Amino acid sequence: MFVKVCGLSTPESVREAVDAGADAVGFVLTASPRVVSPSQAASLLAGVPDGVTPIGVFRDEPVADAIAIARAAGLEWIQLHGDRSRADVATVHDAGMKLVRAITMGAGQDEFEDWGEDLLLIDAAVPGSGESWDYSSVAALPVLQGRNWLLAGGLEAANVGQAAAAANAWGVDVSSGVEATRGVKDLAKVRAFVQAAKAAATV
Ligand SMILES: O=C(O)c1ccccc1NCC(=O)[C@H](O)[C@H](O)COP(=O)(O)O
Repeated sequence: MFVKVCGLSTPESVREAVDAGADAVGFVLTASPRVVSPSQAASLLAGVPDGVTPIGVFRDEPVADAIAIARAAGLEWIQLHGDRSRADVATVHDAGMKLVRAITMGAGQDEFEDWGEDLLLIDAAVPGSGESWDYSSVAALPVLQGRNWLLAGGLEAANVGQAAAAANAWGVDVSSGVEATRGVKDLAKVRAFVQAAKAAATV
C-alpha cells in the first residue's frame, strides 16, 4: 500500500512520516491552515530521503503558477486540486514535472479517466477537510481497475484498512486524521496511520 502523508509543515513531522515508512509527503503551497512558503518547503525537503516523494499541493492556481512555485521550492511533483484539463497534464509534463491529479468523489465520469497523470487522487468534496465519504462507491469502477490511485478524505489509523479495502484503493493519503488540531500534526497519529496503512491488504 502506497502511503502519502500531507500537510507537513515541521521537520519533526517530516521525520516521523519518513521514519514510519511513508512513500510520499505533501507540502501545501496554497491557502490552507497547513500552508508553507516555498522557502519553508525547500528547507523541509532536506529531511526527505531518496525513495520518498515530496509533493507540492495546490488548489485553484493556474498550472503555470503552480509549476513556478513548486520549482522555487525545489519540488518535482505537484498535486493539483480544482478544475483541471487534459492540457494541464501536458503542461506539467512539458515542464519536466510529475503530477498527482486530484478529483472529488462526485466528479464527472470523464475526470475519472486516465488523462496521463502520474497518480490520480480521489478525495472528499473539500480537500483537507477530514470529511469521510462512501469509499465503496468507487470500488467497482472499471475505469480505476489496474490504475495507481490514492484514496483520501477522512482517513485515520482506525479506518484506513477498512476504507482502502472498501474502495479497492492502490494507495492512501491523509492529513486531518493525523492532526492534534487543524494544521498541527500529532506525531503519534502520523506513525500509527502509516503503520496501519502499511499493514492493510493491497489490491
Ligand atoms: O490540506 C489542505 O488544507 C488543502 C488545501 C487545499 C488543497 C488541498 C489540501 N489538502 C490536500 C490533502 O491533504 C489531501 O490530498 C487530502 O485532501 C487529505 O484529506 P483529509 O485527510 O481528509 O484532511
